[in-house]
This record gives sequence, structure tokens and C-alpha cells, in this order.
Amino acid sequence: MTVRNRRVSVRIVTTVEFHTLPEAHVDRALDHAHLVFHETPEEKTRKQHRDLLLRCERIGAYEGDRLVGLAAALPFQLSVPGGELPVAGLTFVSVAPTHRRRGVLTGLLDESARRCAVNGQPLSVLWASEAAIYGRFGFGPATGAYSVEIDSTRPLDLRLAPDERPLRLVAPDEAPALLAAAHSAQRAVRAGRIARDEHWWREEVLREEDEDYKELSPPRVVVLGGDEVPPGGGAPRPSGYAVYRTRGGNEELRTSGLVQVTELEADTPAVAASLWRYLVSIDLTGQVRAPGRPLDDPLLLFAADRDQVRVTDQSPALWLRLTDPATALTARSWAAPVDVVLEVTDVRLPANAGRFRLTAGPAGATYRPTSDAAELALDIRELGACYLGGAELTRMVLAGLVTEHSPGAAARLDAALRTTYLPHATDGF
Ligand SMILES: CC(=O)SCCNC(=O)CCNC(=O)[C@H](O)C(C)(C)COP(=O)(O)OP(=O)(O)OC[C@H]1O[C@@H](n2cnc3c(N)ncnc32)[C@H](O)[C@@H]1OP(=O)(O)O
Repeated sequence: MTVRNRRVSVRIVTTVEFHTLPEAHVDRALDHAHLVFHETPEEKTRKQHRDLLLRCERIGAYEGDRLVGLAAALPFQLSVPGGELPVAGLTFVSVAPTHRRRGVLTGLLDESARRCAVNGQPLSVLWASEAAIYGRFGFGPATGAYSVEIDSTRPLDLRLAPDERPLRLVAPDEAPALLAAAHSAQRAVRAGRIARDEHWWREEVLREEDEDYKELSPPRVVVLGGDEVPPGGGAPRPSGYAVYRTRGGNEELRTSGLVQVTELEADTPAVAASLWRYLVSIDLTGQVRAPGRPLDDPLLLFAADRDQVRVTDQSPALWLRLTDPATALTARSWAAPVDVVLEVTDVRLPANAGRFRLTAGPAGATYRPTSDAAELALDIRELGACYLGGAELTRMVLAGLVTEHSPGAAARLDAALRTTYLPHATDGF
């Protein structure tokens, strides 16, 4: 591919080629990525990054022998409404500062989309470093998250009775085996979550030392229940758990004690209430911080005092791109019947553009080209944002991003896309 520097008056034409980055170039790729992301990781963290990159499909952008860009994709199974799909989880996306704004990222993402087709991945997902980057490439924000802070200088004020079964702390070593079934049960009801393997539990969720949490303790794991068969049957598993790290208060240094919650999952609101009550009650701490909470977290409704439990931030979380809309749309479940003609634009993957009739319902779906009149006109990025059930087309019509040619079409499609729980992504990569 030939890319041209558009920002200088003298036209410099350079040739950048995109091909698989071999294992022998992984250390170069890490040097490149750390330079671009302004990181100087300790050896342990570098090894973690190396291990992660080795697990990825890797695309290098080469100018001659020089590596000037990188994109990597982790092969995941992502929960979608009613099931799961293979996805490319994009990460390490980086372009050398000497080569920015010449189309290198564009080339990397085009190549990545081609590989999704080869690998049978109808979706591509990522966590964006900046919200402005990925919309133009057809990605839409498909899940969102709240950051929550709780004043834990006093007991948690609750509007419901917590589950009073005992809580127990378990060693992080034992946790993956114990928590995996509880996590799978949550994935089955919440779209947007990746399937974790043992490696992911140990290296990502329960990593002992984490440069992001340098002043905090290693992860602690608390569980509720586990000896009884869960509602709906199956093997005994915990009804809920929390993973958190702590820092004790220090009067001399004037630091207040903190509980940082990295994950909290519960089968019922009463189980969630018990876990939150516990986290708020930990001695020598005065604040609970929980970033990355789902937008429909029941805590925000059953907390009696919303001055005690405050949302401090809201942000997009997982960005999603439909690389193969027909496969993706026909693979998910639908909450209500809908029959609607969509006029879809897709600048980067023109094969996805055109007019399609989506006929979907609880029994399944079809998505086929049609010459019938369009009822909704939208870009692939809006379809991606709505795919997991986390965004509403009716709001996008009001915002002028989706055109409704047939009154009520957006509301009908929203009703079909709806899920009981909002999608929620927990694992950054
Ligand atoms: C999933 C992840 O890994 S997220 C991490 C993303 N990486 C980073 O943030 C690291 C630092 N930044 C970079 O490495 C690069 O600047 C990148 C990857 C963001 C962009 O790479 P580039 O090769 O410069 O992008 P490219 O030239 O293909 O740009 C394509 C278009 O996107 C636009 N664009 C690129 N980056 C940005 C940005 N950060 N904000 C807004 N627009 C952007 C360009 O202006 C261009 O628009 P145009 O076609 O209208 O001219």
C-alpha cells in the first residue's frame, strides 16, 4: 500500500506494507508500543505485555525494515444476547510519532478487518485510548460504565435486606476454579463479556502486582454462598463475589484508607447488597471506589443515600464493529418480533453497505439484501453501538444520526434489540 504524507508541502511518498509481525519481532514491537504509549514498564510488566502480544494475531506496518505501526488482535469469545461469538479484540494499536496521520492506522484496521473475514470473526471490539479515533472506522460504543464512589466512613445505608449467609475470603490461587462458574453465569445474562481462561484469571483479573495499583494490596477475593445448587440448577457455585484491593489509612501521611473494587458480581440484589455492605465496613478505610460498574448497577437504586453512593464518571467502554453484520445479526437473540428495511452505510467495508431486510424475533433472524424502500437509514457504527442492546436507535434518531423514513421503525427495532440487563464489559485488554 502506498501512503502519502498530506501535511507537508513537499510530497513525500513512502511505501508502508502491512504483514504479519513474526515472533522474532515481538521485542521490537514492544519497544515501539512502549515508546508510543509513553511507558517504561518494569521487567515483570514487560513480560506480561510480551505474553499478551504472543497470544495475539499481530499486524506490523513496515517501511522497508522499519516497524512504524502495530495492531494486535486477541481471539476472544464475546457474550452477545442469547449466546457468544468469536471476536477480534484489538489492542496495542500504535503508530510511530514520525509516521502519524499518513494513513498507517487506516491500513492496519483495513488489514485487521480482512483477517476477521478469514478467521470467521463477525465482530471486532476494542477499548479506545481516545473516543475520537474509531468511529470513522465503523466502531460504535456498545457498552458503557460508571465510576462509583462510596463514603465508607459510615455503614452503607440500604433500602433492602442483604443476604445474610456468611461471607468468606478465599486465596487468589483458589479463586479461578471457584469463580469461573459464577462468572460464566453472569456472562450468560450480560452481553459484552469475554470468556476467561485460567491464564486470564491469573494474569489479568487476579494479578498479584499491578503497576496501575502500586500503592494497593494484592487482590483480595470475598465470596458468598457456594455450597448450594444455584437457582436454575447446575453445580454448586458462589452466589456472588467481589475482587478488591485495599490501602489502609495513615494519619501521619494524611492518606485515607481505600477499598478499590475491581469486580463484583451477584446473582441477586440481596447478594450484591451483602457484598457492598462488607466492602464499606472494612476497618481503617474511608472510601470505596468502583470504576467500571454497569450502567444498570442495582446498587444505584438500592442505596438509600445517593450522597453516600455517587457516580463520579460515565464513559464508553467496549467499542464494537460489525465486520460481518449478517452473521452477527442472525446469531443474536431478539426480544420481540421485528421486520424492518435498513439502508446501511459502511465506508471502510463497502460489502456491508446497502439495503437489507432484517426479519427477527424470538425464533431467529434473517438479514438479506432487498430493493424495498428503506425504513431506517444508518451508518454501520450506529448498528454496532446498538448490537448488544446497550444503545437505543430512537435516541439516535432524535440526535440526527439515524434517519427514520417510516414512523415508529426505530422504536420497533429498539424493542427487538432490548436485553434484560444492559451489556457490560469488564475486561480491558
Ligand atoms: C485499541 C487500542 O489499542 S487504542 C490505542 C490507540 N493508540 C494510541 O492512542 C497511541 C497513540 N496514537 C497513535 O499511535 C496514532 O496517532 C493513532 C493510532 C491514534 C492514529 O494513527 P495514524 O496512522 O495517525 O492514523 P491515520 O493517519 O490512519 O488516521 C486516519 C484518520 O483518523 C484521524 N485520527 C487519527 N488519530 C486520531 C485521534 N487521536 N483523534 C482524532 N482523529 C484521529 C486522522 O486525522 C485521519 O482523519 P482523516 O482521514 O480525516 O484525515
